[in-house]
Amino acid sequence: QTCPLPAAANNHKKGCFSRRETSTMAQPLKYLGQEEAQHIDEELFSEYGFSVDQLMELAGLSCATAVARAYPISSLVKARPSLLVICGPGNNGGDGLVCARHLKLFGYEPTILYPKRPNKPLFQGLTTQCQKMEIPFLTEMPEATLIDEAYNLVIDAIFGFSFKGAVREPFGSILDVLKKTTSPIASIDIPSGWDVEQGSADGLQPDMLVSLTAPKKSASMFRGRYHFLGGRFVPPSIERKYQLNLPPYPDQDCVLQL
Ligand SMILES: NC(=O)C1=CN([C@@H]2O[C@H](COP(=O)(O)OP(=O)(O)OC[C@H]3O[C@@H](n4cnc5c(N)ncnc54)[C@H](O)[C@@H]3O)[C@@H](O)[C@H]2O)[C@@H](O)CC1
Ligand SMILES: [K+]
Repeated sequence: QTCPLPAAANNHKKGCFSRRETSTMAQPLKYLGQEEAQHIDEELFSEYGFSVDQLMELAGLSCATAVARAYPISSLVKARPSLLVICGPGNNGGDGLVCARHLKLFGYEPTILYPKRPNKPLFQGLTTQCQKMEIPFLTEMPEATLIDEAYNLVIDAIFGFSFKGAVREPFGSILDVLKKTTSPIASIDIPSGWDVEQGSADGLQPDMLVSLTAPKKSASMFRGRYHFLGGRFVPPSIERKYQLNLPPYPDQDCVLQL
């Protein structure tokens, strides 16, 4: 019997394997360094013609989808499906705003804390969209005990792959509070405050991580229950160039549990 797969996929001596099986066996999923993640990002915009808001929408939608998979409304312990979404000053914060909007559409009740808002139309638009979706914005970070009482989950969209150095205020205090909370934390792309490559032994310990495009090196230190891959927008030539070895997403899904 001849193998129906192309020659490149039919290279295992024991027989005929699908692309999925060969790539899983031969080449593990790549964990990106900080510079590599930034190069891919720049290339997607400069050479591939994507716009930031386009990829941010897909990234935020995948985060909301992953949250809904891991924490379905029926599984939440509090009477209301309340979530706290904390957004930082860069594109990771933008992903958080998009994620909050989709979670509201999915039936959750997100509340947003967005203490440092960039003066750019993209972020102003995302903020307006959330306000028009009747998502409340907090003016200050609540105490840890209040967060534990009020919210089923905290979504950490503070810093992504451009984070560097010692944490500056107000985010240092916000992260200190988050370290004291017992509500589970879902981090977008990187657990905030972690070194993108080295992680952080005494940092946040999120219950969930949604790695966008490909996991970053620090994701190998993630010890929570749910690790998802999201951001299903990578063109094949980028995947080949950076040898990402992404596992195939199931069907039409925008997320994949790793
Ligand atoms: N190519 C991709 O994979 C995509 C990435 N996206 C998101 O974009 C993120 C990267 O966004 P950015 O490059 O804007 O960067 P970040 O959102 O990681 O953070 C940059 C911001 O944080 C501040 N900052 C950095 N270090 C700090 C410190 N020590 N203390 C206080 N503030 C600090 C910077 O001044 C800047 O305002 C990714 O992690 C991902 O979430 C998505 O939006 C779209 C697609
Ligand atoms: K984050």
